[in-house]
Amino acid sequence: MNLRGPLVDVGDPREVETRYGERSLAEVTLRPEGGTADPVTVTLWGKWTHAAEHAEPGMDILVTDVDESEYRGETTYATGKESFVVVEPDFLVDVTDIRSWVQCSRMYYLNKLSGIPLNYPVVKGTIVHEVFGDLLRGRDLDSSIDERIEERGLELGLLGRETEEVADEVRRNAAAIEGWLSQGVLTDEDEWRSEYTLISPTFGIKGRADALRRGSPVELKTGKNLKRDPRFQDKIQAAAYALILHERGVPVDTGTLLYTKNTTLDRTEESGDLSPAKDFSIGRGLLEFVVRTRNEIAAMEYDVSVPTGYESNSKCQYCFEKDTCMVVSGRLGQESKAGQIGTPVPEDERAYFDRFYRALEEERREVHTEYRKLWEQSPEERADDDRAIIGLEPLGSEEQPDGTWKLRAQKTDDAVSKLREGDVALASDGHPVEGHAELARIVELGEEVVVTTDEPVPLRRLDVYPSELNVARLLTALHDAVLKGSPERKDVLFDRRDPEFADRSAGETYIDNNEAQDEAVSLAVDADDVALIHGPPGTGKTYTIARTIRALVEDGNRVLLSAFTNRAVDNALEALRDQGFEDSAEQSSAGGRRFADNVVRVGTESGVREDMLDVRLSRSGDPNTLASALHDAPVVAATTASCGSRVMREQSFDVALVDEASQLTEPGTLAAVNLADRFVLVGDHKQLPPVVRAENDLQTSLFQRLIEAHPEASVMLDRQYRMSQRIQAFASAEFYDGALRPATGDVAAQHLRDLGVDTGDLPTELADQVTFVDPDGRRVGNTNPTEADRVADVVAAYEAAGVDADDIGVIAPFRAQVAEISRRTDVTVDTVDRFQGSSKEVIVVSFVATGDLDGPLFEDHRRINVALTRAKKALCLVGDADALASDPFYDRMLRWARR
Ligand SMILES: Nc1ncnc2c1ncn2[C@@H]1O[C@H](COP(=O)(O)OP(=O)(O)OP(=O)(O)O)[C@@H](O)[C@H]1O
Repeated sequence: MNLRGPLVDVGDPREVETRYGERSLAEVTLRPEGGTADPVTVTLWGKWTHAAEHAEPGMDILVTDVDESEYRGETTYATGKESFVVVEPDFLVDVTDIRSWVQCSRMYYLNKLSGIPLNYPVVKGTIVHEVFGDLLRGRDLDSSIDERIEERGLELGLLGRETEEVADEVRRNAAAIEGWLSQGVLTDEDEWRSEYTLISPTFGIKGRADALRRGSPVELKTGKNLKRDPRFQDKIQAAAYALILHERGVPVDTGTLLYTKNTTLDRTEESGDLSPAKDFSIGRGLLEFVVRTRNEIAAMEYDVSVPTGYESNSKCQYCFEKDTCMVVSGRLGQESKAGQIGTPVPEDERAYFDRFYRALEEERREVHTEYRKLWEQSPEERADDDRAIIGLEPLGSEEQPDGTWKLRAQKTDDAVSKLREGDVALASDGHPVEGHAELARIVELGEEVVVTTDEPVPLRRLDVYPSELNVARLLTALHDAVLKGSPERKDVLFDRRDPEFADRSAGETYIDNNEAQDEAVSLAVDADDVALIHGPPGTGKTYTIARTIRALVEDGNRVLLSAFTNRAVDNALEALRDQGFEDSAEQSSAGGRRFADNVVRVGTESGVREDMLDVRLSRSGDPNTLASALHDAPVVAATTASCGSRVMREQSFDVALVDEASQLTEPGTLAAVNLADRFVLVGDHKQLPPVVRAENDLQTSLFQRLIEAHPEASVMLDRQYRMSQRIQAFASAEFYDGALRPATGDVAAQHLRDLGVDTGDLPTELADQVTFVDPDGRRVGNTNPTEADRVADVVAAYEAAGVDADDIGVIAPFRAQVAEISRRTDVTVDTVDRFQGSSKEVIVVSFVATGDLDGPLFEDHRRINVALTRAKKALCLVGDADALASDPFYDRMLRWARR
C-alpha cells in the first residue's frame, strides 16, 4: 500500500533501541488521499528519516509499500523493506540536475542561472553523443562523424575550430564506443535503445538516458576516468534511470559508463585504468540514494530557496566553478560555502531578481503540471483538452538514410489539438509514460500524420510535450540582465534615470505620408537607451520597423531584429525586402550587396517561412563561412526564444529592435535586449499580454512597464491602414482614447462592394458593416452548437454573396468551439490568440457564452480588442444578446454593433 498526502506534522529524527540494535526513526503525520482523509502517522525508519529532516508541514509526501500493522487495537504505519519516501512527488527533477546536485548544490543552481554556454567541450560532447546514437543505430562511423560535425558547423566556426581537428578528436573518442560495441558481448538479440525519454510519476524524476542495453542504462561521458570505478555522480545519473525503469517493473542490476576520453590518452603517459567502459552494480542502496538526493532538491525548491553549497559534501577548493560561484554570491548577496567576492548589486535589483526568479520557478511548476497531465488524464480527456491526438492507426515506419525513422499514421477523427507541424511532440504506442514513447518532430499533420523519431514506435498517439527549455532560457536572460547588464542600461530598467535621446535624426524625414510613423523612426534613431513604438492594429508597425532598420543600418549600426513569433520576424523581413533594403545597405558598405548579404535569419527550417529560407543561416556547413556570415551581417533576425540560444548569446549588436514586445514577459524581452547597447520595443499593450501559465509578474510586459513609466520615450502610431471607419470606431473609443483613425479616405470608406459584392445579395441582418446575430443557442461545455450552426450559415451567406472563402475568418473563444465550427465550414477558424497579427476582409466572432460571461474572451478586454480589429470590411458578431448586455463593456459593444 502507498500513502500520499500533505504533511501536517514532521517529528525530529531520534535513536531508539530495537531488537536489531540501535536504529533511527522519525514520525511524520500526513493526510492521505490528497489531504481529504483523516491524518495518519507513519514511522520512517533508518535512512528515510532523512526525508523528515528535509520536509516540512505543507509539503506533499509519498511513502510506498507501507508496512501496516495492528498495535493495541490501532493501525500503525511504517516504512518497510521495499519502501521509498518521496518528498513533493509532483516536482519533476531532471536526472542531470540530480547529478550536478551530487557534485554540489550550488553547481545545480549556477547551471540553472547561466545555462549551457557555447564552449568547445560542450559542442564536442554533443557531437560525440550524436555519433554514439548513430553507431547504435548501425551507422557507419566515418559518415556519422562527417555529418555530425558538419551539422555543428556554425557553433564550431564561432569557437574558431577547424573541421579536421574536431573530426580527429571525435574519432578518437568514438573509438571507445566502437571498441566497446564490438567487444563480443553483444548478440543479435541485444535490445538497444538510444536517447530514451523516461519519466517517473512515482519518484518525480525525468530525463533522457543516452542508451539502454538489455534494459540497463548506459551513459556516455566525454571526459576521462583512470580509476577502475565510475565517478560517483556518474553512477548516480545511471542509477536514476535504473530507478525509473524499476518503477516500470524492469529489474536493473547493472549500469555502464563509457568514458570516451580514455581511448584518446597515450598509454605511456597515463597510468591507471584506461579502459573506457566501466560497469557497476546498482543495488537498492544506490536507488535509495537517488531518491534521497532528489528529495533534497524538491524540498529546497518547495519554497524556492537558493542553495548555499552546504547542502552537499562538496569541496570548493578544487572546484572549477569556484570563482563564478563567489561572484554570483557576492553580487546577489547570497550565503555561500565558497564565500563571496564583489559588491552586491543595488537592493532594488536584487529584489527584482528574486521576484522574477520566483515567478519563473512558478512557471516551471506549471510546466510540471502539464507533464502530470500525461498520466493523470485519460487519453480521451487529453484529446478533449487538445493536448493529444489519440486513436491513430499506424500506417508504417520507414528507416531514413541517416538511421532515424519516419512514422506514418492515419487520423481516425477530425479532432483539433494544440500540436502544429514543426513541433516536437511525444509519439507513443498509446501509452506515453509507461509504454514506448519517442520524442518526435511533426512533419505533416493532416488526415495523415507523419513524424520523425530516433527509433521506431507504433504511432498510436501524439502528445504535446511540455518543455522547460523556455523557462531555462528566461532564467538565463534574467541572470544576464542583472549580473552582466551595463550599469547605464540598468539605470533605465530600474527607473533610476529617464531614457536619453541624441539628435542623430536631425530633422530628417524618413516617412513622408505618416507623421507618427516618421516620428517613431526618428525616436528610434535618436534613442541612446530605449524607444517605445506603440502600434495599435494595422497602424503600420511592420512598415515602420522596416524603415527604422534601414535608417539604423545606414547610420552604421548592426541591428538585431527580434519578435515573439516567427511570423512577425518574417513579416518584418518581408517589409524590409519590399522597401528595397539592398539599396540602403549598399550605402554603408562597399560595393553592391544583395539582401542575403545584409540579412541573416536565425531559426529552424520548419520555423522560418518559405520566402525567407534564402536568408536563413544554416547551422550546418563550413565553420568559417557560417561564423562570418553571422558575425558580418548588418541585420540578424531571430525570435526572442532563439535569442536565448547558446549561439545567439555570443552575438552583440548596437541596437535590438523587438516586435510584439507587449506579448513578451520581461525576461523574454531581456533575452533580445541583453545582446545590444540600445533597444527599441514595438507593441501594443492594449492587445494580448504575454502568454504565461502562472499568475505573477510575468504577465506584464517590459513594454507596458516602460511605456507607463516613460510615456515621453514613446510614440503612438495613430493612423490605421486596415479597418473601415465603422469597424474601427469601437476599438478606437474604448482602447485608444479615440485617437486611432483611418490613415486615408480609402481605408475609411472601404466596403464589401470593393470585393464585387452586392450587399443586396446578403440577408438584411448582414447588410451593415458591423452586425450582430443572436442565434439563441445554449452553451454546452465550451461549445455552443446552435451558435456554430448559425456561424456556418453567416459564412455561407457571405460566400453566396460573392466573398471569397479565403477572405473570411472566424474567431471563437475556445478550441472546442473552433472544432465545432470547423466541422461546419471550410474557412479559417481559430482562437483570438492565433489571430493576433493577422486580418481578413470579413470576420465572424462566435462568443459561445449564454447566461454568465465566462471564458478567455471575456476575462480580458484586450482579447476583445484583438477579435474586433481583425476585420477590414465586414464584422459579424454572433452571440447571446442578454448575456452580453449584462456587462457594461459588452453592452456598449452590442449597441455599437446594432447601431
Ligand atoms: N506609411 C505608409 N504608407 C503607405 N502604406 C503603409 C504605410 N504604413 C503602413 N502601410 C501599409 O499598411 C498595411 C498595414 O501595415 P503593417 O502590416 O505594417 O501593419 P501592422 O501594424 O504591422 O499590422 P498588425 O496590427 O497586423 O501588426 C500594409 O499594407 C502596409 O504596407
